[in-house]
Amino acid sequence: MMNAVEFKEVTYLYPNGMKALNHINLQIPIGTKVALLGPNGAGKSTLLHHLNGLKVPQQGTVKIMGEELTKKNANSIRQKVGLVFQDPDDQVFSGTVLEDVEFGPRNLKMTEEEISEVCLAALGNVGMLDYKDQAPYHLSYGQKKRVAIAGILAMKPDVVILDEPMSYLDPAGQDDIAGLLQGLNFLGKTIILSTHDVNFAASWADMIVIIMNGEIIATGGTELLVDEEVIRKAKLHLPIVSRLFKMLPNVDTLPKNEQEAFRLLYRIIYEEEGRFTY
Ligand SMILES: Nc1ncnc2c1ncn2[C@@H]1O[C@H](COP(=O)(O)OP(=O)(O)OP(=O)(O)O)[C@@H](O)[C@H]1O
Repeated sequence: MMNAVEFKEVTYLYPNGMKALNHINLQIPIGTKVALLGPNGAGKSTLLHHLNGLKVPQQGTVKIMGEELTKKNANSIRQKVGLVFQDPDDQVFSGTVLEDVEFGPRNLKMTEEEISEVCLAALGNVGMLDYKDQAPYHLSYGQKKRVAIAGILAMKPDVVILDEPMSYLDPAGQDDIAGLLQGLNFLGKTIILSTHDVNFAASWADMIVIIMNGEIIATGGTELLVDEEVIRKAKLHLPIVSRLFKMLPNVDTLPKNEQEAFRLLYRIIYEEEGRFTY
């Protein structure tokens, strides 16, 4: 099957000499759900920005849906790959929510009828239709994030990139976005996101990519997240289920009562982490 994304020996230096990406090689088959994990400053955003032409490689090559990304075709690549920024204030700026979502489709020269159809559908998908005539300025951060996602969906991209999509969303909002991402993937879209949440990554992703100091230190299935050596190196937590799994043999008897079991399991986890328990 064709790859949605191919990085070959991609290196990127910021003007101050910071090597944010160092010989990155990566292949992502079409339709894959990818979670990119790594500590602050690892190079996640820099890598994601190479996927839609916001940055073009200084060394090495990036191919999107088989087409090599260059300065010249960055605009046309952007139609195939939608990037939802980490901070919606960098993305949401029009007078009304609907106008904001219409911005991309209008640039793509869709007909008015098509613009209206895709934008209303996209706002419906993210649960923001009721806000379509409001000023984005007055929305909460989580609501702006949904509008930013709608703006990308309205362009009907093949690949959807999200830089920490769950940050600033309440738990229900996170579940909504997780459901939305599942639905998009069901429609055949490739989804690549960065996250610090190993539990979400373990439950959602087909492919895990771990990056540190601008280098990919591991790629594979979710089984990577139970590899304690990799997890420690990348300064991540083990997913809660694998922690419990490792501890269960040491528990003599599990309480029958759910509330007691809950307290016991959390106490075990917190004690192991040396955290305060009560
Ligand atoms: N505009 C810039 N100029 C110079 N250095 C930069 C710039 N943007 C990022 N960097 C540096 O490049 C490295 C990678 O940054 P990047 O934002 O890609 O990391 P990240 O993994 O997304 O981090 P986080 O989890 O904190 O969002 C960091 O060391 C960062 O300080």
